[in-house]
Amino acid sequence: MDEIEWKHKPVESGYHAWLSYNKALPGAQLEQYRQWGGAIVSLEEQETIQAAAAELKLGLEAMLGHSVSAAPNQGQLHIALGTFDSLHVRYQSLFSEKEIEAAEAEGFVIRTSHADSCLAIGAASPAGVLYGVFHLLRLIGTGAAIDELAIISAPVNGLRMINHWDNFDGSIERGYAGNSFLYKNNRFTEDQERLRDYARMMASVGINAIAINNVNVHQEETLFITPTYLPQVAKLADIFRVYGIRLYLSINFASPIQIGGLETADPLELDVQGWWNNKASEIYAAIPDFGGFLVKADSENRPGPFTYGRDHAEGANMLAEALLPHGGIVIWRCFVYNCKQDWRDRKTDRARAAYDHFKPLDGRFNDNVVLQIKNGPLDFQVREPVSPLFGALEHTNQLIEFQITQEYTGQQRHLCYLVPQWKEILEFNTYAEGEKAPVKRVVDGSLWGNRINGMAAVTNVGEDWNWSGHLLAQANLYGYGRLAWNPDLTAEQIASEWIQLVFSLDAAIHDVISGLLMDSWSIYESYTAPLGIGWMVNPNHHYGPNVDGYEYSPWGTYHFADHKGIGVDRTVQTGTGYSAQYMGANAEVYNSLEHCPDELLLFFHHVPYTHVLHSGKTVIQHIYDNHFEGVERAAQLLSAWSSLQGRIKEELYSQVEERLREQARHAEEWRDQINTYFWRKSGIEDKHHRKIY
Ligand SMILES: CO[C@H]1[C@H](O)[C@@H](O)[C@H](O)O[C@@H]1C(=O)O
Repeated sequence: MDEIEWKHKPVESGYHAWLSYNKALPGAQLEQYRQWGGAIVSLEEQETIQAAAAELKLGLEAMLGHSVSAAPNQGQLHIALGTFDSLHVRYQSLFSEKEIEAAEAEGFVIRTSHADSCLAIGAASPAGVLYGVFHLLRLIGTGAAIDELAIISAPVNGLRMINHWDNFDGSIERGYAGNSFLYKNNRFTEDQERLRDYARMMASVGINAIAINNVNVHQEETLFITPTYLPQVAKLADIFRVYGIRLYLSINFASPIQIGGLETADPLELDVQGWWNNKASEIYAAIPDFGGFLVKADSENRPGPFTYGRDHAEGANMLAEALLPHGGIVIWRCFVYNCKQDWRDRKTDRARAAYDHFKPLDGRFNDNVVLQIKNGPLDFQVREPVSPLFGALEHTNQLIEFQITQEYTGQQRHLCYLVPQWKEILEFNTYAEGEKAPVKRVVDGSLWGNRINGMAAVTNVGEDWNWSGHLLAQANLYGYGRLAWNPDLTAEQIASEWIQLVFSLDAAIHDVISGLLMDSWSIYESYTAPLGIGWMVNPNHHYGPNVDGYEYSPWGTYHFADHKGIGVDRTVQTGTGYSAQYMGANAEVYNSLEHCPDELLLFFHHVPYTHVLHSGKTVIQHIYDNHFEGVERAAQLLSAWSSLQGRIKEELYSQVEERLREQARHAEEWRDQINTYFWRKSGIEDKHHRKIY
């Protein structure tokens, strides 16, 4: 079977996303919304506030089906929006000092004041006003009551960032929603409308930073920081700026050689430093609020400071100094490991690499450097432990990196709602400061008071009209933004919002879709690689089963299955010692065969197939059972979805049905390859005598 034969099919039925406003609101609420939403008062000229007012008008008119005026009649209920200072002139006692303080720099207050006949959205900054407007539109779109509102909301994370892995030729590394809408054939796309819609969508979930090019910076993209392309990058930044988003660029560490005519990129060379200083000035002349550089160095064959015998603090700090006078930052990725290892070498453990490289550098990075750490030690597998770097870097700014695009989780052909996974990671206790040090508090900077903090994620969007290829994968994009704003929202809440905004307020429809989303991660996990071992995918494109696909490869991704057992021994006593990178109880639990949680057993231990799990099953029987069940559950996703035929728009129905059908079929392929492989290796029969080939 050709694994990549199932080609991407663009959906061309018009945008369909949470700002499409194309569903009917129920009559009861509609009356209330129409009373408040007949007029908007917005008195500021500032472009973001103007955009916020335009957004409110657009949303209200679309959802309420009436026209909205800019000047309320005497005593008419209306919505007022603006910065606290400007609103204060007209409505003296609307917001208390306490509320204003709680909204912080980027947050907002929404309050209904019957005395003023006004529903007011106030904020300290224009971006805060915009976020407040989007919040009100979300309340209306999800059918909430609005006549007694008193909401204060401020983002928990400082940076709420999107990383594009888009290439200038229009392709997207690990993109599954068609080609890039940023570039085509080494040109910036001209579709301003789409770019603006994208910025609106991102702002509506609180995104405030976007890196526009792949971290693997190729020849042509290296020129983005030169006069050849800077004017066009600046145009994109102009669009983003209106929506409170700062633009970042991935840069090539070898730029001084490749485009600067120097013979070295050694960060300690004065010429190199001078080159970057000038470069930074040039960039800021074109883009005054440029965010900074995102850097993948010494990783998967990218250039970096190691070439010159320098470490990553020296590399990052050199760039940071160039950006400092302009207020820019360096986002330095920790995805650094040996991708040319020998599979015969049992000592080198890729999982150890990020910690081994970066832990010794804690405290050595400049104040405007932030490390970007993948959520796990390997690479966005459906299940892996949390990166032990979280909690280990007490004196360093850090961001967590998630992957919205489903490289290893079904590539948007399979459904996998990732918010539950991200939640689990964010809640994981690092034990860095005793019991109360979950990853989310490391990431939001509150544990150690980091100035730069937050989240980044590799996006899943492309030129598909539904943005994400699989329409239901859009929930991951929406969910990422919402979670970055407030990690305490539940996965269910986020799913509900998205479903209500995109599909319907009908409870029965909602429950079907919510059920699909909430079950999907566990279903995908059950028919793919078992018990935390990961990989078992086809090399390169990473789609579909291939148990030994990475077994003898230089990428350091092994399962070590033989006729007796499977798993990677990462214990301190007999293995690679990786378990000791964790703190407190985590180190003990993972190191212990007895206490290690089932779902990560094979990540930490090599065990016989007859090893009995906490669940009471042997490892081999668990593999068989889970794979048979996984296929049944994947088929149930399809049948549950089928119950919606005729109840939601046909074009939405059919695009999802097509993907769920592919998933159900492909889950069988996974089941059969995995089960057959382990049956042949172990010679142990399935207790229930089901068909194994
Ligand atoms: C951008 O390169 C990606 C690469 O495609 C992906 O397969 C790898 O796992 O991760 C890399 C990274 O995160 O840098």
